[in-house]
Amino acid sequence: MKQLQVEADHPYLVHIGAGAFDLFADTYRPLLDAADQIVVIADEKVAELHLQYLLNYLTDWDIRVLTIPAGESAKSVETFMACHSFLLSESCSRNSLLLAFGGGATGDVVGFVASTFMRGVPFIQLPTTILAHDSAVGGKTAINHELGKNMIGTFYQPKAVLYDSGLLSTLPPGEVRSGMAEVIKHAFISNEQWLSELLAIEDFSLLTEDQLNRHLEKGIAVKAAIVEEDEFEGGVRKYLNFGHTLAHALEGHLGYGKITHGEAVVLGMSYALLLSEHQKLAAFIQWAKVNNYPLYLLKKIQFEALLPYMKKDKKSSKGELNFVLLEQTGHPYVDKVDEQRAFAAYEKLVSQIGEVIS
Ligand SMILES: O=C(O)C(=O)C[C@@H](O)[C@H](O)[C@H](O)COP(=O)(O)O
Repeated sequence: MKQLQVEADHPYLVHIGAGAFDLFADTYRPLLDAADQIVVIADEKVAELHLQYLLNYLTDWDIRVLTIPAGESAKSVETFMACHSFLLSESCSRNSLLLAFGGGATGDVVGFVASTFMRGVPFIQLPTTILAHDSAVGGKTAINHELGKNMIGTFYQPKAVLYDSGLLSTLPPGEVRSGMAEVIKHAFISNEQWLSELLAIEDFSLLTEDQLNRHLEKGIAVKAAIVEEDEFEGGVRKYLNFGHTLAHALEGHLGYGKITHGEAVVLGMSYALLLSEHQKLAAFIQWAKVNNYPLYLLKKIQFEALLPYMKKDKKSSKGELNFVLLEQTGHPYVDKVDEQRAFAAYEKLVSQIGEVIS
């Protein structure tokens, strides 16, 4: 098993590998013993498949379990309040411990609940998707607002991340596709050679467990280094938002959960690559096509429908459009793009995509 330290608000470890849950009874026993209540909040699909597996590692403690909707629809005020109601009804206190068991959306909403319940209780991230190699690390928590994605949230670091990669084998292809988007994002902002390796993948199902784990470890290392430098996103942390200005607009416009986050990020990265005049754009569109990302959506959605969401992006102020662009692979920067240029680039991308997928 691999482990990586994240030096944020408090230092914590990300443990990656099959058997990560063994650490409950070992390294994390004091944390669990100190809790007056331990509550697992699990995505309902993950609970169906893996809850018993998790509980088998927790037999030394009395565990409460709450299931919440699977996917992006969990990032709502309703689910947030349902979690608080459950914690109150179970007489939880500031000494209680939450375990967030699921993908990125579960980690985001449970993290937000942990940061607000009685003004903050400890929590551990137990990610179950590839996408969550990104979202479970770094302490961004959030729920969505109809006017924008992740608009209500906090920076709140977990006590640990136990990433049992054995659970990834049950992921459906759409979830793998979504997760690999954040992996390739980490490569774009950090490393040309790694990027070329990823761009050569034509079928994610052919990745061995070892290969996948290696990509996840690299992604987590890139993320951890950036978070350590800029936990609260005053500067370099914005680079982790590569592809996200357009992605969040697509998710908001289509309705949360109608497109997976990773699929939206792939479309967003293709747009950012065009704005960057990056030489890998054509190769990236081809990669997205063979790996079945929904490029066709850009042909169906007008720029004007996305514009209001992009203007509200968290990197922007005064309604300006801000994007993470690449001078070259591994050299991101944030830049303001005027509306005319943004529109022209969108039209150009749609036409370029049209030629590839027609
Ligand atoms: O950790 C970060 O910082 C990121 O931007 C990582 C993103 O991949 C992730 O989707 C994040 O939740 C987006 O945050 P937001 O602040 O743009 O809503």
